[in-house]
Amino acid sequence: MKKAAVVGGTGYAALELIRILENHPFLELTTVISQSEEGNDIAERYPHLHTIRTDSFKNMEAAAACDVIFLAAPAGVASKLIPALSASKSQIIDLSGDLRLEDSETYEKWYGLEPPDKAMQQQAVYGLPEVNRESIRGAKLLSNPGCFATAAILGMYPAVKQQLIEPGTIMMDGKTGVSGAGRKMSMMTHFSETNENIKAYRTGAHQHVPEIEEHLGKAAGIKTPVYLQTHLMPMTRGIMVTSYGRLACSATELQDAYKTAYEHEPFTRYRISGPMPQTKDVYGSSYCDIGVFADERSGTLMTVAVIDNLMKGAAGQAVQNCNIMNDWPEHSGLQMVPQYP
Ligand SMILES: NC(=O)C1=CN([C@@H]2O[C@H](COP(=O)(O)OP(=O)(O)OC[C@H]3O[C@@H](n4cnc5c(N)ncnc54)[C@H](OP(=O)(O)O)[C@@H]3O)[C@@H](O)[C@H]2O)C=CC1
Ligand SMILES: CC(=O)N[C@@H](CCC(=O)OP(=O)(O)O)C(=O)O
Repeated sequence: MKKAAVVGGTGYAALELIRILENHPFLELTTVISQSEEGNDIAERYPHLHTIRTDSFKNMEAAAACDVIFLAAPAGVASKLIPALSASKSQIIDLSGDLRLEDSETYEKWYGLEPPDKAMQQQAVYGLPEVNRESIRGAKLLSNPGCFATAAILGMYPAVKQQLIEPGTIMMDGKTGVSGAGRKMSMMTHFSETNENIKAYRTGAHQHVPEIEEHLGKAAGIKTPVYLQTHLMPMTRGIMVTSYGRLACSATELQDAYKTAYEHEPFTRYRISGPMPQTKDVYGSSYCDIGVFADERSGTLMTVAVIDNLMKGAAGQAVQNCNIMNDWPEHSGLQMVPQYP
């Protein structure tokens, strides 16, 4: 067994990591780190972990003794923790947006934060297995993708890679549950603001746009601008990204592209018939379900991609990446069936 630490222990992504790692065959979660709850009992703070965790929250120094460190801290905080850990032999998996983008200026513009050290940014391997599995193997510092970015990229990747849509015609409509905003209180997410309400937010300014453009652009081999509008939905978990583009092929060619890309993927499931995916199809699991529709009448490609933001969008994908980094079966610890209804 390798020893694992989770940093940002009181947050939602960390709690999801704890849930997964309790059943991981090759990783033992020895250390849960919290700056706000250091020394306090984990189960007292989170009674759903009663009898499951009998230890207390630790401080950052305890992380260095672990083989794998999952950073589930906010952007701007996570990358500042890495230099002190770099001397250890630990593998580091960062769930924040700090190391996802190749270019510092782009990070500064979209995240509104001071960019992390350039060398660190270049050392980090972006971890979206369906797109760059080979470069994840053996990575020491891994940057976990954004939740909207995961659904957005996976939904359009086969079509973009095979150049089956006209460049520059992609529009995306993203919807998320409130747990995407984390556990902290905010005016945006409190009950009476979200219940029985849908709101569009961060118009023209969502931080996942450059991440989506970077990876779809690499797949296409040309600059691939996208428009993404995100919406907050009155639900706890789940992301749906509906993407549209102008079709440049037949429906059959399109279906073949999705089959080629995903038929052997352990967590990405595609459909070319039947009902479009819904967020409940993946709730509590690490699947990404994608529905593909080619409307030859209007020349439109439409895909619907759904994930659980805390699983394939965060903790599940982080563990999938960790499994690849360590050459373990990719589904280790992640074989939960989606919870339905
Ligand atoms: N929620 C989601 O769906 C997704 C989240 N992510 C990313 O994962 C990371 C964790 O997200 P999530 O768990 O949702 O966020 P939360 O706000 O729920 O938790 C973040 C935790 O980070 C710790 N922390 C450390 N330093 C600070 C600081 N200076 N200010 C505030 N908190 C701090 C806190 O834990 P403590 O006090 O215990 O140390 C806090 O609980 C973020 O980078 C987020 O962007 C990525 C994809 C999806
Ligand atoms: C509802 C809500 O606010 N969701 C977040 C989800 C993004 C996320 O968690 O990813 P990062 O790691 O890039 O922050 C958002 O739209 O920014």
